[in-house]
Amino acid sequence: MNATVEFAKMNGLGNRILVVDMRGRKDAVTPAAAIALAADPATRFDQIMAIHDPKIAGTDAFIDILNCDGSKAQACGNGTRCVVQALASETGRKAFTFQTVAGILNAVEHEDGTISVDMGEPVFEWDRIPLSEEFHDTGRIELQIGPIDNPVLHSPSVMSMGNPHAIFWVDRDPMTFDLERFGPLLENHPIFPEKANITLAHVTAPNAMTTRTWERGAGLTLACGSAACSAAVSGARTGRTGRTVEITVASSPNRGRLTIEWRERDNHVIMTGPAEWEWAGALDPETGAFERRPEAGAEVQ
Ligand SMILES: N[C@@H](CCC[C@H](N)C(=O)O)C(=O)O
Repeated sequence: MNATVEFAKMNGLGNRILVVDMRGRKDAVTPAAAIALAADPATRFDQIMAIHDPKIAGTDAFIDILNCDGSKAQACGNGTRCVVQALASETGRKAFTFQTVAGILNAVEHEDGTISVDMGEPVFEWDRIPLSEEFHDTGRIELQIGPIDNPVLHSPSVMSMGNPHAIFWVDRDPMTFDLERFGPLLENHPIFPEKANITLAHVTAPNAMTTRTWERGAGLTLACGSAACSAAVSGARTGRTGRTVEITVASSPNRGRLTIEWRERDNHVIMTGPAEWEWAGALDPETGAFERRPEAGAEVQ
């Protein structure tokens, strides 16, 4: 391998993330490299968070986000917490400002190791989500799946959290729905010209809900942070919950939790939760060829 870069295999509530250090380089992780890395069981991931040199003053890095099918994503909440943990352990700093294609994100690591990311402002206008036809009220749009007179899922709230989301409100544990079957149909529905992340949300208390997500470009993942933000905002917007919500991510190991606050004073959405480092290595950003670095203290054969 030549021209390799360092990377860390991490996760946010089980959402599989590769944090790739592209600082000091002009190239990017290619879609072909992403697809090759996703195909290998060792490096299988949902999103790559590629850290690049900052493009604008006042930011620490530009973050390029790739899904496991090689497509680009504008936002990744769980991945952003992983980037913060990686950079905090490298630098000893606690607060960071990132640029993404969707805008500027501020993030901070707390004393207890949890990380808060300011995910910015939600977008509700139909043409900015985007949808392919006009809906005056995107808190509830006409869209259903299943028998016409007895749909399994219907009337989602739709919005953008930098990336497009549809939240289907359900009346029981989201794990009891066949999301593997309905997810791809809804992700690729013509109403979503840029596709969409599809989430089932079950409100369990005025300040709590359980979610499960079919991700655009990644399929069923164990957790999705921007979906949790979208579910919390949509819950408050439609009068189902308050503005601060505990999200239990049904599909994540031990049903992990995120706290989401849709802040009244500036309309920003603040996501707080954990990130976990797994192992590190080096990879070729053009081909995806990689080597795992031996763990510190492990015997090198
Ligand atoms: N897992 C992410 C969301 C990833 C992006 C998504 N698949 C898209 O294409 O929009 C998260 O934690 O937010």
